[in-house]
Formats: sequence, structure tokens, C-alpha cells
Amino acid sequence: MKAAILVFPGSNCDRDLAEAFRLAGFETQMVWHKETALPEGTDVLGVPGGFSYGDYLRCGAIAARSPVAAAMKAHADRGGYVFAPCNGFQILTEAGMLPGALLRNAQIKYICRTVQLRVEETESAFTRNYAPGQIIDIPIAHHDGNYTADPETLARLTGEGLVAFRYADTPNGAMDDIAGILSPNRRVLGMMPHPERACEPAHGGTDGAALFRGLAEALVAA
Ligand SMILES: NC(=O)CC[C@H](N)C(=O)O
Repeated sequence: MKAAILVFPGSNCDRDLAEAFRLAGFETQMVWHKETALPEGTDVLGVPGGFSYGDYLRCGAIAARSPVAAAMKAHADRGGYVFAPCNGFQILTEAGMLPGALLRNAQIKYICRTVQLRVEETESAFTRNYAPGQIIDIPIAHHDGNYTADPETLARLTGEGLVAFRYADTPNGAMDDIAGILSPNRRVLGMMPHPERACEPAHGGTDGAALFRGLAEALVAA
């Protein structure tokens, strides 16, 4: 099982993400943003958190147009798994791979703390190890996490079971309390919170580890 993790100038959760995949049994490989192809045999692509290209223009906007972006989209288009926490989620919305946009937090402040998420959808490789409605503790660290979409998109996401996680108490003003969403084939997950920062007791919590284990189990079962 191979996880490839993209690295942009300004990524700062790339190593944490690789370690979370490694703990779940993945072989990992870092992929610099100037590459135009992913490593042979990549099962899961990780698009990490951070401040890609210094968050210039808009968070994720430049990364979505970087040299590696076409390979990222091609991987998703052929049904590959993509896990994109925080800046990764922003990059996927900027790339048009997930709907909606992440606007400035409603309080106009950077928020760094652990929040409670409700698991809304368990029919995905990412969420199969959680119980429907389970409350999990996962850290957030962002200034642009205010999920926004038009009413039709919000209705479709909920109607088709594509909202993976909602905030129990929205910290950033996100519409419909949305913390993370799935693509229609449920193989791409973008979310503002950071499960990779909740995988070992030393992190202060381990509620994120089940997500990476779920992916590994889905790949073994396939
Ligand atoms: N931790 C992160 O990935 C931060 C994402 C982005 N730079 C923001 O602050 O919104």
C-alpha cells in the first residue's frame, strides 16, 4: 500500500500526514510540487495542510495551478483515493475537485484548538471505522475554514450523504456546520480539521487514527 504526499513551498503538515499513513501500514513517499507525475503504484494521495505558496492570492489557489496539479486531478479522475486535510481541502476546492469554497473564518481570526466533530457518513473508506453520529475530538488550525456553497450544492451534499463530518459547535461559521465532504465516488475527502494530528497518545488524542486505518483496510479488502 502506497501513500504519496504532496509537498508545496509552505506545506507544514506533510511529515505529520506521512507519519499517520505510516502508522496505518502505508509505505510513504513525498512528492515535490514541481513533479508532473505521481510515484508508480500510488494508492492514496495526501494533500497536506499548511500555507502553500504563503497563502498568497487565496489559500490553495496557487497550489491548484502548480506543476503537480494535473497529476493530482488525474489520480482522482481514475478513482484513486485522495485525503486532503486543511490547506489540502482548500487546494481541492480551488482545483474544482470538490465543490464550494473556504472563506475567512467568521471571527476573522486564526483558530488553533481541538474541536468536536460528528461523523455524518460512515459509508466511505475514510469513515468506515466510526459509528454514525459518533463524536470525535480533532484539532483545527486555520484562518480560512468557513465552508461556503450555494444552496443547491449544500442540499445535494446532504441529500447524497457526502457530508462526512460536521462540527458539533461550528468554530468558524461554516455553512451547515460542514467540516468535511466527500466526492460523489467517496474516494476524495477534504476536511478542515487535522486527523493526522490525533493519531498517537502523545498528540493528546487518537480519534484520527481510525480514518487512516479505514483507508488501509479498504485497500486490503479491494
Ligand atoms: N493548517 C492549515 O492547513 C492552514 C490552512 C490555511 N493556511 C489557513 O490558515 O486557513
